[in-house]
Amino acid sequence: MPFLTHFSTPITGNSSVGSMSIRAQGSILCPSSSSQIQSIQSPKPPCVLTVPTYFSFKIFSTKRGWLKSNSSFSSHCILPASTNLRRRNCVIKTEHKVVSDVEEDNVKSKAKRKNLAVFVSGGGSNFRSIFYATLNGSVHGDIVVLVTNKYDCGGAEYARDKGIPVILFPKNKDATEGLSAEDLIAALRSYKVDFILLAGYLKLIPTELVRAYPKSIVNIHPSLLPAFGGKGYFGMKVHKAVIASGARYSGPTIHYVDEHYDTGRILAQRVVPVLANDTAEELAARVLHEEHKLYVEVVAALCEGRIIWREDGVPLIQSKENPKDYR
Ligand SMILES: Nc1nc2c(c(=O)[nH]1)N[C@@H](CN(C=O)c1ccc(C(=O)N[C@@H](CCC(=O)O)C(=O)O)cc1)CN2
Ligand SMILES: NCC(=O)N[C@@H]1O[C@H](COP(=O)([O-])[O-])[C@@H](O)[C@H]1O
Repeated sequence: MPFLTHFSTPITGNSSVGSMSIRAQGSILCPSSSSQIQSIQSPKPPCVLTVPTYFSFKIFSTKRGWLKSNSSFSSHCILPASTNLRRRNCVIKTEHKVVSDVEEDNVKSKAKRKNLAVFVSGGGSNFRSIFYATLNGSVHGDIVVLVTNKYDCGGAEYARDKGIPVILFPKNKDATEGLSAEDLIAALRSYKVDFILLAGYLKLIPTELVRAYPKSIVNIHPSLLPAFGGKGYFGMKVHKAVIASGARYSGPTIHYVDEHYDTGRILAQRVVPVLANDTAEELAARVLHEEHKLYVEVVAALCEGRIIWREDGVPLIQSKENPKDYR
């Protein structure tokens, strides 16, 4: 899956998709190839810009599509957002009009809501905060299915109470019900799931599922990875290890899921202090409070296509308030 797509691009100040200017400074990094930039404007078929190349630059593609400009183009315009990312010696800046909040909301409301699957094993407080965010408009998506390895856990009870389908995975040793990995993938496809959110799920996601949903599965972990992560590090065990280590800071990490526990690319973190007399429960509560906020911010960015992949493979979140800022 290419992290990065580059174009030798023909951008003029008055391209057919609107006025913008792009300045690339520094040496051009990409071997020029006669490719085009596609500006997809629904419902017309994709139109292709082809004009003489006079400079090349890199734009980032996400699994969900190109960076969306916050300019006055329609929501389907696919143009590099303004970037201040300095990559090697190439800085690309674009100036574009910023749409009004109302227009922005209209754009968001026109964009397709994303379908979310949440995986839990316990109480599901992160699941609940994300669910609430889908109702109050913070997250442009809907939780269409919940997956759990503990059919009677608090998260599963809450899902059933809200009318969200619950799937048991993996199947328990002695239980007859529960799905195999390939059945689970088929079920997620049937729900047209766009993103999978692990939220206190305590089983290893099988390789076939990781590969079936590239750059679309994220997990929240209650420490500042890579510290205090991996097999055996879950729940209170994490916080006890943090306190025992003498670490002065901890906090949640949200990362992409790969085939191993907690080794996927880090997407977001928040920091909380570890106090001298903290119990594991007190630290857990402080971290969990930040988790609830951070996960909603990250899922909102996922659903709005505000994740970009830096050329070295690090995913960044484009600020909603200031599209020129990434973190
Ligand atoms: N392929 C992946 N699967 C999962 C990941 C991941 O990063 N890649 N993250 C975990 C969540 N997690 C930490 O964030 C985590 C969960 C569980 C364990 C663990 O050691 N589990 C025990 C079993 C615990 C139980 O069944 O009660 C074990 O495997 O022995 C470590 C980290 C979710 N899946
Ligand atoms: N390694 C995985 C792990 O420890 N995940 C942690 O389990 C808790 C689930 O709480 P919740 O069920 O209330 O969301 C959360 O603190 C989450 O970070």
